[in-house]
Amino acid sequence: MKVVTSDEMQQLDQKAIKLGIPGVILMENAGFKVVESIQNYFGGQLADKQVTIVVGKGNNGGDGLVIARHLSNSKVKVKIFLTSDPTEYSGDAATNMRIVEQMGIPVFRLEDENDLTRLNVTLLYTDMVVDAIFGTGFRGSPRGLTAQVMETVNESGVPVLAVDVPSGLDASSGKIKGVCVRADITVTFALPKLGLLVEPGVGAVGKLVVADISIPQSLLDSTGSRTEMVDLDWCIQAIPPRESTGHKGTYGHVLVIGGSMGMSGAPILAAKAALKAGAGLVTLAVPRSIQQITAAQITEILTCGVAETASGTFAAAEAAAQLQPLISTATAVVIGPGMSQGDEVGVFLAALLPKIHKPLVIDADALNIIAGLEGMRFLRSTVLTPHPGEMARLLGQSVGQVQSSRLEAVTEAVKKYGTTVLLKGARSLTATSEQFVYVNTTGNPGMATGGSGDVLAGIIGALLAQGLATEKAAAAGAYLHGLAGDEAASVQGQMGLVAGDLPEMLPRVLRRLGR
Ligand SMILES: NC(=O)C1=CN([C@@H]2O[C@H](COP(=O)(O)OP(=O)(O)OC[C@H]3O[C@@H](n4cnc5c(N)ncnc54)[C@H](O)[C@@H]3O)[C@@H](O)[C@H]2O)[C@@H](O)CC1
Ligand SMILES: [K+]
Repeated sequence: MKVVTSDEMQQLDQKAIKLGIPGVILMENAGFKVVESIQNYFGGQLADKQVTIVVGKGNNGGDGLVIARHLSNSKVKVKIFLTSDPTEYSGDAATNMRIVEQMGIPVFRLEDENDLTRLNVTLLYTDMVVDAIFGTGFRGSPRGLTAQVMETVNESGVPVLAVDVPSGLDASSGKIKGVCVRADITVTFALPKLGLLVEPGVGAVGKLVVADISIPQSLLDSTGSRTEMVDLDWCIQAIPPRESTGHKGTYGHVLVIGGSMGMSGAPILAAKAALKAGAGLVTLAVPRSIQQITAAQITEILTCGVAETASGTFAAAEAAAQLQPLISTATAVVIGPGMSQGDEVGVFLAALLPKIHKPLVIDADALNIIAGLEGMRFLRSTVLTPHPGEMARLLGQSVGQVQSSRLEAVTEAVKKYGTTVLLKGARSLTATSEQFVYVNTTGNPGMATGGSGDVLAGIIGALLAQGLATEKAAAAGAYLHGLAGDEAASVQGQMGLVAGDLPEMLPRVLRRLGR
């Protein structure tokens, strides 16, 4: 599903209106879809619920007024609080204001601080607040009484449903300047807005529902947006079904290069994940002294012990030379998990990387090493998979800087390294040198556990080995990885989730895709 900015969405609204769908119908559909979500929230029982709707003067407020009408028809006790004078309403919002007034739904104008008391008292008896103050037309920061109204809503503890966008959030960038409504549910219209998916905005959204308001699909497809929200359908398109005549050679050979004394688990997790994500063959190359342990862990993989240093890490030139034949028979390579970062590992990596001309995933310690090397550029068939800490080292920034501007960080890394980069974390972002961005929506906090990233690297390696282009392998890999985590969490909860659970869940997840 495409992801749009406020301007792109407003253009789509205008195109739909030009096509002959009146704005007031789009508004009606929008309001109706929100009412559906409210009904679901209350388990189908709307009668006698108390809903407070806070309404701004734009079309987002107009949606709020439509919601008020339909809820009132369903015997909900509705109260409307306006942040602007009724005379300021225009167009479709004004039309709905007249209807609401004629229907006799209580409307209260918030004019000064004393009126906040009235809102506060109402909220004591409210089952849900509907936030219809600002939508995609919002710019800058909320001020004065409106900002206070938003704070009052946040402090009330009442569940909040945001109409289209939580008010105060810049729907294009996800930036929050000042106060922002904290929603439990956001029902956004037609297409997801970028600001709802990236930090810090994503934290204010709650559960995201994307509602069809009857803008024709052909129009939605015509948007020039290069940002995509990865969902199940997208993955089904990206990952081809297995051919009836396929054999293990058809699905590629993944070579995982990693591990060091005391860190044999990471490459094992990557190798297991590669197998479970459908690679035909997996070979694991590790420093010699941990070969035995790794071989004992998975029966289906080939292992290779490589020259090592006294401390059990890859031994510079000798190890790089030994790996050459394995690289030439591999279809895709994953390098980094558990490799550690000594000086000699750095020399090893610097010698090896320029010789890998296969689709490649660079992860974990390998990323920390390349962060210290000057002028590194990679082939387009390479995927870098940093977590925020690794990204901070790659860009010479703090983790805080990366996390506050994740989109900017991932696109900067693409420019710096010339290839596809996947920034991990809640809502992983994959960016490409063609300026496409893929936003992931699967996964849960239970996956913040050691080894989780190694599993992701293995999955991406397997998808590359099966012939997916880097951006599809990275974005679909992040989706499958998150879905495996969601599956694991639904079985056993989030707290006890460990990385080893994730590869085990992959076959079920792939089955959901019909694979
Ligand atoms: N035809 C359409 O365009 C449709 C629009 N829809 C709704 O309309 C919304 C967009 O409507 P609008 O473009 O009217 O914009 P909004 O309703 O988001 O609000 C814009 C209003 O707030 C004011 N404003 C902006 N930033 C402000 C700030 N920092 N402080 C104080 N006031 C500020 C603007 O001057 C304007 O009056 C969407 O989010 C969606 O909810 C839906 O009804 C579907 C159809
Ligand atoms: K809103």
